[in-house]
Amino acid sequence: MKNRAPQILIKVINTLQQHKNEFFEKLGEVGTEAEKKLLSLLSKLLNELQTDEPLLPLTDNWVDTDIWNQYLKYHHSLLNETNKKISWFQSPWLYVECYMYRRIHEALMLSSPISDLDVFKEPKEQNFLESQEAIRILCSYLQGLNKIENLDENQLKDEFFKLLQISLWGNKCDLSLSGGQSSSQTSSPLTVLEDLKPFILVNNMDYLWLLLINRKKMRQETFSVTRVDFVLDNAGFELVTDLVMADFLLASKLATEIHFHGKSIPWYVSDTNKNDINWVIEQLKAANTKCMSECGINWEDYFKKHSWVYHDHMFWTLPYEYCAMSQVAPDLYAELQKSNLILFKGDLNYRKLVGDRKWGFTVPFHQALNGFHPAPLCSIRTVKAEVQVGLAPGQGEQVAVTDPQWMNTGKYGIFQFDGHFDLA
Ligand SMILES: O=P(O)(O)OC[C@@]1(O)O[C@H](CO)[C@@H](O)[C@@H]1O
Ligand SMILES: [Mn+2]
Repeated sequence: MKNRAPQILIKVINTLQQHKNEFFEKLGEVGTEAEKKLLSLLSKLLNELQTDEPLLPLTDNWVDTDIWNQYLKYHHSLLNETNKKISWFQSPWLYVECYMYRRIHEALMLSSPISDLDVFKEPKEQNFLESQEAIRILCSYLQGLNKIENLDENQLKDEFFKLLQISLWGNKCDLSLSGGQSSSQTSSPLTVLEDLKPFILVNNMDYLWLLLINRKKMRQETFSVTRVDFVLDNAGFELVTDLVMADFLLASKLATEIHFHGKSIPWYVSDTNKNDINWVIEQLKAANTKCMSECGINWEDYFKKHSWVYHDHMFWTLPYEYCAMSQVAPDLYAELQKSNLILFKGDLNYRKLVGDRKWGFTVPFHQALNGFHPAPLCSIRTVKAEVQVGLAPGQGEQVAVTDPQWMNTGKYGIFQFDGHFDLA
């Protein structure tokens, strides 16, 4: 919070100042006034953060304002020592970090008529544009797999594992770890996979394969659909790796419908909103490389035909751990229960799956989920925060010896599965 969060806010403030004229050009004097208001609210926020002021209740009037304010009250009620306060550097990291992004949203809500502005649009788009070559390679690889029905089961499994790993390492490209600085994919995402294998600390890819291939085999007799849900993380390169995976799942008939869950407000700099998906699809459609434009056309079509479905829910931008979902957002929990497999992308999702706690490395994942079991699920995450469960005895300690920073860099990854094989 001391280092990265102020950098992120300062970058937003600078970008707004650089684009000053555009607000006037679009909206005249009203635009200039709204931009000034937004800048003053963000500068105030930066000051509160840097001086470790107490967290304040929200004053906007959005769908979740009351929930956030109740959450703050709840944290107050937990304090029984009078010398403590709910503040930026003294309260749980997961909470205050989410709160910062919600305060950015509040600043926007209070700066009508520019409330819809996505202050992170530019770095997200830059991430995509800088990763163009890697994206071209991926799209071309996917198009090359178009004779998927001719692959035997082992070949299909190899391709499935390859695309899963691409989606895992795509999670290295997030813009909050880098303080909002560029973090794109510049090398070929395919050739690096073998070299990266030793860095996968938990590898439950086999479970995912067994679950999906068994369902596919039994679908004719027992099941009519296989639904896979992606709880998305970052836009730009990571999003493309997820969409490529989703395309492959449909084409190989390992799944019959895909549901994506994104954020409804700008979040953790690079997290995906609906607009980001639309923008990526438009960029691909307009590309002058055939493999890319075909991906764009196909993906738009999947959404139109509802074999791909996009959802957002305010729960994803609340500070709650996922074990609270069934209480706080029973509608979302019920939606996820319809899934046959939920893939949780990224580090923030992992922090919310297991909670901001000092878990021992060998605590079973199932236990750390603390009752959150809407359907079989898997975390696909590069490790960037100091929380990790489900390791073999001694494994975490051993990695720490060779690489003391191992939990903060995104160099290591996991496929961590929880669930049973519902084949009856
Ligand atoms: O969820 P993501 O995109 O994989 O990662 C988000 C993230 O970089 O944001 C925070 C930065 O402070 C870290 O907790 C976390 O690692
Ligand atoms: Mn993210």
